[in-house]
Amino acid sequence: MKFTKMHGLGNDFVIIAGETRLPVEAGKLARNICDRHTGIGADGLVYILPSAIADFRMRILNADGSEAEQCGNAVRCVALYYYERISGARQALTVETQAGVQRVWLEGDGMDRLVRVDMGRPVLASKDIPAAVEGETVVDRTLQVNNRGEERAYTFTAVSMGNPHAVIEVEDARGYPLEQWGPLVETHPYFPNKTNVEFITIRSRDEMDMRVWERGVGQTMACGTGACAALVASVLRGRADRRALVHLKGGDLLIEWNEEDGRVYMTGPAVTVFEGEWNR
Ligand SMILES: N[C@@H](CCC[C@H](N)C(=O)O)C(=O)O
Repeated sequence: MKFTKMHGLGNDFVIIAGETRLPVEAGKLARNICDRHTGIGADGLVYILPSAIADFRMRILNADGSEAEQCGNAVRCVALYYYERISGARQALTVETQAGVQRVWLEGDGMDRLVRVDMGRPVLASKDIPAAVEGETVVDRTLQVNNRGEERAYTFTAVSMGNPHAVIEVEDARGYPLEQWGPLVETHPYFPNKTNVEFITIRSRDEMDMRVWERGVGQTMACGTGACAALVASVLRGRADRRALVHLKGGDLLIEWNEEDGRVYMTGPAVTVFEGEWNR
């Protein structure tokens, strides 16, 4: 099976194209391929499949084999893959995901190539995120976690970008021990489908630091949907303007929550690393 290794700001994926559907044991394959010691090593396994309603369809499996509805960094990667390999591909593309159809634009070229994605409208209704908390939306709510006897109460805001996110403002996101606390928030009973967790520090109204604990993966170097959720949560909390640079471990994403159409736009890079063949 031929594959291509790609990444968006260090959030890395094995990309498979040419199949018509997900294999039956896609979860097991994802676990094997994503293993960093005995496999190729990646945060996720991504399939480029045919679509009846868009240029192509993307499906993504996390490193633990679970399927995610959406992935911002992977959308940029598959758009670049498609643009570079499919003859006649336009610079404006559409991608079908489990969370709907997304518009993508390839901007600039060579080393300056960036990919802009319409990530859609954020979902704020608690029942649709889903978050099992009382009230219509989930802004500045509290959850309690216990790490081997140490209690912590977090103020969080929940947003879905097709996939669920809990955004937590902390004093120093860059030095935050997210391995200790991320898994407890990810699996908190408030989130029936689990959640991605973003720890953010606001630097100014148009800049923030973010570290992410991803559902089904663990700490990653970047999360596109997470950066979108972080901006949306910060706007809802009155902490940021609608356009901000999000500094992640792997680099920066520019995120804009457009006031006119209510949609979130993400701009960032995508990189092809190598190609190979998986024989197992
Ligand atoms: N890294 C991604 C998100 C991937 C899916 C996530 N782990 C989930 O389970 O929702 C991104 O760039 O958005």
